[in-house]
Amino acid sequence: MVRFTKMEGLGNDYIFIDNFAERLPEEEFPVLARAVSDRHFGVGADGLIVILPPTEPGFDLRFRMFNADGSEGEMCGNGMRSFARLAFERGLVRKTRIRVQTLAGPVVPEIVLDEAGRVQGVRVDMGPPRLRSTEIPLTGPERGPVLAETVEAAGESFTFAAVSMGNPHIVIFTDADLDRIDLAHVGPALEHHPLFPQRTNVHFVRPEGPGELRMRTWERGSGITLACGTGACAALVAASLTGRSGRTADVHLPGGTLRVEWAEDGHVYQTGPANEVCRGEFTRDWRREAAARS
Ligand SMILES: N[C@@H](CCC[C@H](N)C(=O)O)C(=O)O
Repeated sequence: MVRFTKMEGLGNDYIFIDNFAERLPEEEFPVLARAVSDRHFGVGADGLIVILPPTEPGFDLRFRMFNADGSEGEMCGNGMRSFARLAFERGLVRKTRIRVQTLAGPVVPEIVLDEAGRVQGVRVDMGPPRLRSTEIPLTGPERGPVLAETVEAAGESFTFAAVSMGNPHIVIFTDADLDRIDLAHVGPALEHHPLFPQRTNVHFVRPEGPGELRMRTWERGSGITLACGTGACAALVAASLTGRSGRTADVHLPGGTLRVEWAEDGHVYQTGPANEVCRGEFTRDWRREAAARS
């Protein structure tokens, strides 16, 4: 039996485990992620996020996230807003600005309170984008920022920009109607293309004015989601570097809108909602079932 809280940010939903209380062995997280994320046999979510004590000095908490297929992501922008809200409201931290240890480096969410002290949203300092091709990573020699490279997948040719927010993203700009893109077909072909040795998140982005971007996402390890926070940051950086946007934009995703700013300090900041959906106990015998399958 594992106690959990389900949270969502712009419809990007995750099962959260407070591992200060649950004390699960960390090697079990991938199996648990697959079990709880299943939308028919589990709770149903885009993945699992675990709140842990830090292993390095200078941090308040540690963040680990797993996609629905059990693979680990270095960071999750929507999940980080929910992480901060949950940690604050459960008293795991007593301050509104939290320094979080992630596989993508330090990330600093700040809870925005209204005059009555209620949580209004969360603003996250995501750190600087990484643009060197081998940092994304892309296969092949280092070739600096990749802003318009072409890849063949699913019988089509796509021109993309590549940005890492600690996790890999490709951004494909288009003027087409985003609803007409067959994401379920082209998404997995791009995610698993040999050009991306650690796979990639895939975003189709339509600029709709200097401060407006619209996007749809295929997430590495989770498929089509209603929003991707790190992806929205990558989209703004790619749009700004290619003259399609200024350094601030409202990014419209199927699950809602995220405010993204690439500030003068070189860091990307995203501001948006985070909400609790439900709490419960996961009672399936997921360990035995996983052992029986292997
Ligand atoms: N939904 C996320 C990103 C989650 C991780 C991603 N699928 C990966 O494997 O890199 C977000 O809001 O950033």
